[in-house]
Amino acid sequence: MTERLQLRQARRLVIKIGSALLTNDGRGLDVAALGLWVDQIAELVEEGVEVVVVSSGSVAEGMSRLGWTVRPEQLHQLQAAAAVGQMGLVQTWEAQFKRHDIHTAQILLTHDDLSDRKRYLNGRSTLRALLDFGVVPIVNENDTVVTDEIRFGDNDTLGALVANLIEADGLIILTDQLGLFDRDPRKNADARLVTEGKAGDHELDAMAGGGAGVLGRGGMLTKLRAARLAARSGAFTVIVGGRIEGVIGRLRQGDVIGTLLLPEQGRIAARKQWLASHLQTRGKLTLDDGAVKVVCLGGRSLLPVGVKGVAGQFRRGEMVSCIDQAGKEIARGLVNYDADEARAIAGRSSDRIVDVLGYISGEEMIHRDNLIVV
Ligand SMILES: Nc1ncnc2c1ncn2[C@@H]1O[C@H](COP(=O)(O)OP(=O)(O)O)[C@@H](O)[C@H]1O
Ligand SMILES: N[C@@H](CCC(=O)OP(=O)(O)O)C(=O)O
Repeated sequence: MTERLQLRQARRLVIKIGSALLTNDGRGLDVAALGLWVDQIAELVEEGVEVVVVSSGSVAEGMSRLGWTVRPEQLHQLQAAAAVGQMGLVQTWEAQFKRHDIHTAQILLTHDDLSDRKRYLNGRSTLRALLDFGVVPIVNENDTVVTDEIRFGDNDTLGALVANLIEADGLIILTDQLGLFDRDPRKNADARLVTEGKAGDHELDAMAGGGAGVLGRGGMLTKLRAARLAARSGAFTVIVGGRIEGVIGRLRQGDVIGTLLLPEQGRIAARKQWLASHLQTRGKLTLDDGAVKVVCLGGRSLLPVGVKGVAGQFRRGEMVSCIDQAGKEIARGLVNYDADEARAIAGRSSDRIVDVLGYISGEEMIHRDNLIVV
């Protein structure tokens, strides 16, 4: 199936691992299983793939540490358990990744953080910097200050928002079922696996059927919603059984396991729409007439040689506005270089970038996939 090639080509992935999978019967962490996923993620990292892990399990680990056998109903008790358990969760991830000499980082986020532009950009810069350093960020919801996730057991949404945040190629949701079935497989022995679908197809919702598990978990519905959110920035989603042996490696090889949910629009079109609606600009590049023409009419990348002026302070990966010499905005895009670097290479041919900066992070000032003509 050619669509599965996307998994082989992905350079940046979010891997979300749910409570149902991470915990031994809903109590404590399944350290052995976690170690096996780490081995597979380490292989990806060694291949140069950037990976962010969204890990649930803090409540279950906290309950185990506090010696609680019954999940409390009081939200503040769940929050307390999450705070205790988060320590164990990150310790376990860290210890497992250490076997591969890979550093991890703890990131606690809320949905509000991701809808506030300033926090969104701060979160994005931090995650990008961590990925640049080869670190694997371990994300969970900040359960001390919000209760959405522990109430609904839904870190799927957080996984999708992180995929949007870092513009991941894909979101892999590891869960306790082999994927999305046409009916809840816990209740229907003859339920059949859906191998592929469109993220925006609402008919799939009927299959997921509300499906919260006994622990009041999000079930498949939140995973479908997450796929829809991830598709906004052009990311595909795979819902797949985390206990399948070598699951991540097999997905990477293009094996048809789990449920692949594809964005409706092509990745680049979706990404451009997402970029257009969600980011504020941090600086301005003034283009010469030739660059204005190729960017506007030719749909080409913006090369440093066509940039006459650089204004503002921005970091690599941030949104800048492209203006013509009369000051009219003609395009916006995610710039490949920090402002000072952009100033140093503006007006120069791309084969001089290494001489000037000592390194190169792209021949383009803005790659055409990251450029929207306004
Ligand atoms: N159509 C379906 N296909 C697969 N699983 C389903 C379906 N409908 C409901 N479910 C339920 O969703 C559960 C997985 O969701 P959840 O318990 O929230 O897992 P996680 O903790 O991994 O997010 C499954 O165990 C299953 O009972
Ligand atoms: N943040 C909490 C709850 C998140 C949660 O359970 O989500 P999910 O993995 O979708 O079942 C935790 O880590 O336990």
